Amino acid sequence: MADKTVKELADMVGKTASAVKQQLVDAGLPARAEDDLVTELEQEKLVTYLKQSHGQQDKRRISLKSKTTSTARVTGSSGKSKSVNVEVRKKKVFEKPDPEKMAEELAAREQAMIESQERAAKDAEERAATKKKSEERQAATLAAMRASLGSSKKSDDKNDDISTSVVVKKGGKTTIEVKPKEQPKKKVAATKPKVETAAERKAREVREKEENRLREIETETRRVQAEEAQKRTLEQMRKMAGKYTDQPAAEVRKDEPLAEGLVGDALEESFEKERREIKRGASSTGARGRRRKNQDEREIKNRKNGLRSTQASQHKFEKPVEKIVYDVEISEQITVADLAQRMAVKAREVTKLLMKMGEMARESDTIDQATASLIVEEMGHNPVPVSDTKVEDDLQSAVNERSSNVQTRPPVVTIMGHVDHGKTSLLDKIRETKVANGEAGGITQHIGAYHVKTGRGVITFLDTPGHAAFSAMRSRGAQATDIVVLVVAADDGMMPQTEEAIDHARAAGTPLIVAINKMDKPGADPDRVLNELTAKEVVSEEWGGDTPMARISAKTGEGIDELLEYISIQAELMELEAPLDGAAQGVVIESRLEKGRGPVVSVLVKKGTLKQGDLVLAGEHYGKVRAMTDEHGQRIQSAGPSIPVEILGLPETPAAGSEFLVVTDEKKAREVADFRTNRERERQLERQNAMRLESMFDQMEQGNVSFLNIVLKTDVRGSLEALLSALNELSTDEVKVRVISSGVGPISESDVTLAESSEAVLLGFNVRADATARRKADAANMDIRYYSVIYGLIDDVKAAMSGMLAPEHREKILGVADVREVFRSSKFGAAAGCMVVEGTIYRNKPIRVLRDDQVIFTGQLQSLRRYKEDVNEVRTGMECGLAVRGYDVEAGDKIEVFEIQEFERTI
Ligand SMILES: Nc1nc2c(ncn2[C@@H]2O[C@H](COP(=O)(O)OP(=O)(O)OP(=O)(O)O)[C@@H](O)[C@H]2O)c(=O)[nH]1
Repeated sequence: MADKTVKELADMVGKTASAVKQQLVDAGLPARAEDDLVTELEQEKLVTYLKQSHGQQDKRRISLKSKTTSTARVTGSSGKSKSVNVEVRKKKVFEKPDPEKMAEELAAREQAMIESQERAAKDAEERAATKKKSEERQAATLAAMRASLGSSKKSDDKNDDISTSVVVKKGGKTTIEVKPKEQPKKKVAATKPKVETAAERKAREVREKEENRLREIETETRRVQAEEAQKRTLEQMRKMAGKYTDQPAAEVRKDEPLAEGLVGDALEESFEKERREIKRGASSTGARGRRRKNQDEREIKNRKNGLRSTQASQHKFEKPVEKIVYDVEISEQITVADLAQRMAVKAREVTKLLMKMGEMARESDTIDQATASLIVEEMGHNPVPVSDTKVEDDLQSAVNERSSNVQTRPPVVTIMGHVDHGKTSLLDKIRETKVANGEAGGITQHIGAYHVKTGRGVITFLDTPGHAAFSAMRSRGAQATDIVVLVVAADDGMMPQTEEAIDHARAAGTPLIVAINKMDKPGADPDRVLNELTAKEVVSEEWGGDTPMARISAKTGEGIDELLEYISIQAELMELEAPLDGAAQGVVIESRLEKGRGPVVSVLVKKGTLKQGDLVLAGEHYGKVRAMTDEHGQRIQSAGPSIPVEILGLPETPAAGSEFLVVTDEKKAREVADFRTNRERERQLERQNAMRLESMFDQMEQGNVSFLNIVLKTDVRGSLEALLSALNELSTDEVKVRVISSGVGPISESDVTLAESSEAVLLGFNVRADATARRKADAANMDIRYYSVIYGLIDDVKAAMSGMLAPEHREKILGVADVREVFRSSKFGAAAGCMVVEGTIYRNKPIRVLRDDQVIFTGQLQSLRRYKEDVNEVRTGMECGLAVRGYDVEAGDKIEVFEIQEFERTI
């Protein structure tokens, strides 16, 4: 309904204008002319009046009723279901607004509209005024700034442009080029101080005044903004405080210390903290929740006294609400108690968790790293697995730090190959000495190291034994070595230990050079060797592979230069380097106990320089180097990288293959040595337990296991280990070799005592019993066996084991007779007329009756006759009569005579 003139209204309702004018007056509206406008509101008033005057009383309440009917199926108490009609009635009452009220509302709305229009106009005016003011201020500031820049700039103003346009005429064409203008050169000469004129002073004063005024305006604006922020914050706090207390929040006065301070941030922050505390208290449950509630109440009470209460509460002790997460270090083995302590929990909690995981453990029990890590994670901490060897690692890194002056070092070469393929002879040829001749049984029996100066530089050779028993040592050799030279006899080809050597070299990632030896022999067939090696994926360079192969003869020296050249080239390619200075590190090649000298340890220096007097930690032992000799037995004072030496001074013989390093701190050395000793003891214990268990099970299963107990002493550690592994391999299901005690050095009285008490055989490899031990052994009537060749010892042990084997019982068929006829005899029952078809039938030997080649009876003969005469035996091709005790034979059966023979067994 838009605003309309009286005339328009009259036309609309179909009445005269004067009638409408009258109606307007009647409705209490001002009198109008025909062309006067009647507003919307006035039209509404007029309509209401007309309705009332026509008796149309407004129905102010309208009720709407809706009804829905549906059918539901219900089950009655008798169990029968029936249909029930469900009627849902809804009633809605709509109350029509009172027209007077509406008129009032309309008037109020009109008024509000007028007011808002007025306010908008006023605001626009204010804004315009502010804008004008700020423009004025800006203009003033600009003027002030210009004035401050002074007249000195004026002259330079023209030079501000850094480019100029130049009109250039080229070949009749006119172009415009833009050229950068040259910057005026800076004046170097000092300018004279200028005297200020009265006009200038005045201008400056005006400028300063204007600047001060601007500063004041700015400060005032900031202050107003800060006050507003303060008001907002306080208001927010009041609201929040009211939310958490029943009583209205205390009015925060402006003179309160905190309110007076840095209004914005400090208040916000303290408020935020308070809010957090309250929230936390509300979320806590149980006893802790109650405690927090009391605390919160106290805090709220305090808050009534102003904001200082929050500050006061900051000083009280608060139990940390968040759980502390620990980084728990876990070694390879850890006790439950220790683990619990590291997580600051009771051991009981850990055992409970373990139980849930299906593992029963007491506090003192040890669990492995993986299980412990699971427990730690489960308890919400971070497991940090650490190596048990940390103490060793720390020492190692300390040693590494001291290394310096890195230089090229000689290659360490290991000669490997099958027995008798010529390893020692090759080395011998290279060194031009005769080591092979002096060896017991012609076999290299322990790792030897030789440091050889060749025409192509220094090469260190490790001579490892070829016998299968030494495989453990050989693998060590491969790990300590840079290059492996594989010796293969041209007349023998690939052999088991050749293959094993290839595997070791591969496993250690060591490059391989093949020496095809014995080329001087008439049966030499190098192509066969190449073929066999290719089958093992060792392909010669000449066949397109990457393995250098030299055809040599250790006897004539043919091809040895070529081999050495290959070694040197390979070493160069490998760029072998080691620090020359600093603490020495290396590997124990061999160790033995020597009468008068004590433990003698051969070591190969890998890094640094080993000196006499150094404190050396090797395996589980440490001691000062008392004396040092080279491989020729010459005393030396120091040995650099890749040099093998023998050292004296260690208290015991460390295991071959163990690492050695020079340490400065004796305490640390002892710590590491103790750690290693304990570790070794634990491992031994584990091995023993496993053995005990194993033997127990074996005995339970078979009930007839024999043990061959051995007490073994050797000259060097390498031989001892090799023999131990060889002896272990000899064990069978029936006879087990059990080395009760073993060690390096002569056979002592205690060895004899031990052997006697454990009924063990006493074996010495390259060692003898001392006088007391011999006397004791004689008195006990004990045999001590001495060996210097490994085969001899192993063969003897095998023989002893064979002697312990229970003899084998085998059945031997002595004769077979066919039953041709059966007679009834009053004396024997069924008597059989037979023909002996195989061997001899004996009267007193056990027999079997076979029917259709199946054994149907086993027993004895009751009688054996030939022509009515009792005989003891009947041979092949003869007829006989026999009766089987307790069994009636039939024609067509076979009688088989057998005996059980005993056979000796060997291993
Ligand atoms: N004809 C000939 N005989 C050789 C050659 N090399 C080694 N022999 C002989 O082969 C035999 C074994 O040689 P060794 O050098 O002892 O063999 P090995 O491989 O060191 O043997 P172990 O020490 O037992 O591992 C000796 O009799 C040598 O004289 C060779 O090039 N030509």
